[in-house]
Amino acid sequence: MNLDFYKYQGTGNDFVMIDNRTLTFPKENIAHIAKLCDRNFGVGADGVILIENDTDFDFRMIYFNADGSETFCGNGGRCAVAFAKHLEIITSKTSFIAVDGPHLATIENGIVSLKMIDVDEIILKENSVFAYTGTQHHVELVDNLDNFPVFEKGKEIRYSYSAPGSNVNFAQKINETTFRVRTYEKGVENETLACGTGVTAVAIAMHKTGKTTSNLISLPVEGGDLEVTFSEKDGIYTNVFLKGPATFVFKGNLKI
Ligand SMILES: N[C@@H](CCC[C@H](N)C(=O)O)C(=O)O
Repeated sequence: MNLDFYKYQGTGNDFVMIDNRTLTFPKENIAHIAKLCDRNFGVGADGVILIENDTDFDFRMIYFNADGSETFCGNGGRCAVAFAKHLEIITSKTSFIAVDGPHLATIENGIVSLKMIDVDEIILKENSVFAYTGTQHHVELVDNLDNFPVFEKGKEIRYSYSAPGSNVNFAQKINETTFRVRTYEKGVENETLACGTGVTAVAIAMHKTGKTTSNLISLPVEGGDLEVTFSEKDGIYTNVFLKGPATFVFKGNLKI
């Protein structure tokens, strides 16, 4: 089949976006997903996002990692909002559904603010924190992020969790409200330039462990700047918002 696709990126986390409101994309065939994401033989991306119709929400977002595994993606969610606006499904506000549940979002001048799920699954470990922010995240503070072996250590930790494993975020405290983050993503099996659910996990982990008392955290990542805000009561994090740019890169057509 001939496939029309769009490429979007959110702070360097990049995605092939497909308007699948006609349900013609063969999503059960993960070879197509892997090929689209292949940076040598395909379009090249960290994941594939399908936009489909839904009876109760503006649209349904379906996210596949580059290896074809399905989960939620925060930066992907922000790009899905920008793409839905381009498709004229929404204007500046939306309520959409994804694999982890419903999401609200707004878009203004290319900046998307996305409401994440409430976060109540937070496990404090000796030198790390695990948090579920729509997908699995391990968070660890390090001193020198520039020279940290993110790929090697990330891969080791990713497989130390039972299936489906965990994404692994290494964070460095810059000041009371700013934490720099580098992430190894499962499903991509590499370091990516940004991870939205990952920086959300970092912000919450830093607050939970007393590394900050702020509920507005700036999170510089390799591909740009993200921001996370939240409310906290009795250890449960609500009104969690992930904010940052979501940008169209190019569109194309290819035979799959
Ligand atoms: N980059 C994403 C997370 C994508 C999913 C992740 N690789 C997983 O398998 O959990 C984000 O922006 O949240």
